[in-house]
This record gives sequence, C-alpha cells and structure tokens, in this order.
Amino acid sequence: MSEYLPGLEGVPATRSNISFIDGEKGILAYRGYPIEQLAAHSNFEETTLLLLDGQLPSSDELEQFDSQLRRNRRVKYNIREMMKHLPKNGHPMEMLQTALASLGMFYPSNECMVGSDLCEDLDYIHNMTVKIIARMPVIVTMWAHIRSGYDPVEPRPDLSYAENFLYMYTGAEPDPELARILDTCLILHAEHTINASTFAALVAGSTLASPYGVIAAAIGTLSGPLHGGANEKVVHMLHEIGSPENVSRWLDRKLASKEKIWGMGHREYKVKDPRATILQGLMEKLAESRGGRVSPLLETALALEDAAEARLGPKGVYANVDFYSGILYAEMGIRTDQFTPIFAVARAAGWLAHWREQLADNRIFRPTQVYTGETGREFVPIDQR
Ligand SMILES: CC(=O)SCCNC(=O)CCNC(=O)[C@H](O)C(C)(C)COP(=O)(O)OP(=O)(O)OC[C@H]1O[C@@H](n2cnc3c(N)ncnc32)[C@H](O)[C@@H]1OP(=O)(O)O
Ligand SMILES: O=C([O-])CC(=O)C(=O)O
Repeated sequence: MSEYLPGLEGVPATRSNISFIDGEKGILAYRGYPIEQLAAHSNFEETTLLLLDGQLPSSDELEQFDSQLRRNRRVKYNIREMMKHLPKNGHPMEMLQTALASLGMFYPSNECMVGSDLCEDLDYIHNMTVKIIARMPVIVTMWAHIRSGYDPVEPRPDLSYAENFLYMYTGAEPDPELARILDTCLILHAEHTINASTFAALVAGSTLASPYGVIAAAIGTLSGPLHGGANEKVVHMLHEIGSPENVSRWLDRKLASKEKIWGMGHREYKVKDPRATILQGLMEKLAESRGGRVSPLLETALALEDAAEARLGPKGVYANVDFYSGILYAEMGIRTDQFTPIFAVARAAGWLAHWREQLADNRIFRPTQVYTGETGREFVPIDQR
C-alpha cells in the first residue's frame, strides 16, 4: 500500500499546463508568463482568455470575448428574486454558492453528454464559461444592495470588468485608479495551480457534474479561513492588534498559544508569496496617491510582517496573497465580508480553465484510504446494548 500523506502534501493530483509555482524561489507564472508581467501589462479579461486558451489573444479575439462578457452580465429575474429571500446577514460566500448552484438549473448540462461519457459540446462549455465569468461579479455586487433592502444597480455594458464591478458596488462612476487596482487584484487571484478549491472543482468536474456544480463546490472550498477566507480574517486580526506598538506582545501571545497568524504561511511557498509583494506595492502606491497617508491597517500589517518574519521565517512561513489583499479592499471602501467573494470572482477563471483542461482527458477522482476502524464486530440488538 502506498504511503498516506496528510493533506496530500507533495502528491501530484493532475497534469496541467495552466500555471506554475516555484515555491523556493517565489515564482508564479500563468501559461509561462510571469505574474509580475501580467499584473503590470495585462487586464483581467485578457488574462482570463490566456488561462482558458493557453495563448495571449489577438486584439480581435480579446474584443470578441470581452463583448461576450459584457453582453452576459444580466442575471435572471428568478435569481434576483431568490436572493431577496436569503438571510440578509448571511455570508456573501454562501449567497454566491447558492446563486451559482441555482443558476445551473437554467442551463442543464445533460444534453451535452454525447454518447460517450465525456462532455464534447464545445459550444456549451464555452457559453457556460462566459456566463459564469460574466455573472459572478454581478451577483456579488447585487448582493451588496439587496442585503441592505435596496434594488441592485444595473450592470453597464460600456464598462470594463473591473470598472463595472466598482460601479455596481458603489452606484457611482468608477474611479480609474481604483478600477486599475481592482483589475490587478483580479489578475493576481485568477489562478494558482492545484490549490484546495481548484482541487474541489476538479473532483466535482471528474464526475461530469455541471459547470455550476463544479463552481459551487469550488466556492464552498474557497470560503474556509485556511484558504480564501483568510483575507477577511487578516483584517479582523489587524483590528484586534490595533496599532504597530502592540504587534510584538500580541504575536508572542498568539505564537505561545500555537494560534495561526492569518495571511501567513503556504503549502507551496517557502518564501514571500510573489502576489503579496505586488499587492503590498499597490497598497503603497495608493497611499502615495492619497498624499502619503498610510492607513493604520497597513502600518500594523507592515509591523506584523516584520515581526512574524523574524519568528516564523525559519519555518518558511511568510506573507501569502491574503495578507495584503484585504487591506487594499478595505482602503477601496469594500466591506470585509466581500473580500473572499471578490477572490472567487477572479478564481472562477482558473477553476474553469482547469475544468476544461480536465474534461479533455477525464477520469473520475477516486482515491483510497487507510482504514483505521474496527473489524469483525457482531451486531448487538438495541435492547441488549
Ligand atoms: C489563498 C490561500 O489559500 S493562501 C493561504 C491562506 N491561509 C492562511 O493564511 C491561514 C494561515 N496559514 C495556515 O494555516 C497554513 O500556513 C496553510 C493552511 C496556508 C498551509 O498549511 P500547511 O502547508 O499544512 O502548513 P503546516 O500547518 O504544516 O505548517 C508548517 C509549520 O509552520 C507553522 N505555520 C504555518 N502557517 C502558520 C501561520 N499562519 N501562523 C503560525 N504558524 C504557522 C505551523 O504551525 C507548522 O509549524 P510546526 O512545524 O512547528 O508544527
Ligand atoms: O495555492 C494554494 O494552496 C492557496 C493559494 O495561494 C491560492 O489558491 O491562491
């Protein structure tokens, strides 16, 4: 029997040519392009097409995809109505998972099972990819209004993906600088090899579940605080610390009681996550453009990162992508519980790229276990126990 490795550490679960990580050197590349270049020169729409198709698109290809996304922003009336009946104080990740799973009822995938057990309907796969990517941010921003008892802001087809998100979220004309920052955040969060939520997507996809079932499984998996949910925890943690002077004592106490420092540590990276470095730069640039006003959250975060590096660095524990993203979103006026939904909006690109890659050569995931339970027991009737 093969060795059991908790958390499947180091166990390859698939072959993929979508993204690459060198965790010792802090390298991340999508389809061979370094994340730093994509963050500096691409936009979310283009990066998504790169992830889906494997190549940087021509301007015609990009324009066509972008216009499909813009035309598919409207969310069905029934889904809006359903959202109005969800608990207003429920977590937006649960709302998002519910809405995505419900959308699947309108687009059944059964018709695309052509004779064999593989989904060969490329039009269905493409159309559903567009619908999911186009509608996820719309659902997230609609919820921001619906849960406060207001009508959602209607999407605008003249705005880019990131601009439309900000417009629908605030109801105001999007600030170009904030839109560019959000666009970069979306690029940084779009893909990351076989992380837990992408693995969940692959497991669901391997049963030939519909793309909506696949994305709903991935959203549920991303929501946990050990994964995408950590960005929200980081901001609560920084509020709890309060100010840079408190960092050292706070950290001693947490480490002594073996508690987690949110936004730190990674299964793959043994150095600082390259996405955290880019996000930190964005945060500093935003502060500069606001006359050098550094947010108290950022000041505390910088002090915590320094102190934690000294204590946890020897274990290879450094800031991950979730460490700075929440601070940036908070500075952009986004509510804390919307941070992970924004992550999900971006990661839909990676989830769908992996789902499509796997469909082309699918085999159901069915690992084994090491049984540690009892054997050979005799059933005892209830009145004799
Ligand atoms: C988008 C993302 O998903 S990025 C990750 C977001 N998650 C977080 O930020 C939550 C905090 N971090 C963690 O819980 C972990 O680092 C994970 C879940 C990301 C990775 O977990 P694993 O790969 O299983 O790491 P593991 O738990 O084995 O940690 C190795 C060592 O580093 C320590 N460590 C790892 N992360 C942390 C942390 N955040 N705070 C304190 N110590 C930590 C562990 O206690 C362990 O120490 P030990 O060897 O003395 O027992
Ligand atoms: O790769 C991981 O395990 C977690 C992560 O950083 C991501 O999904 O972006």
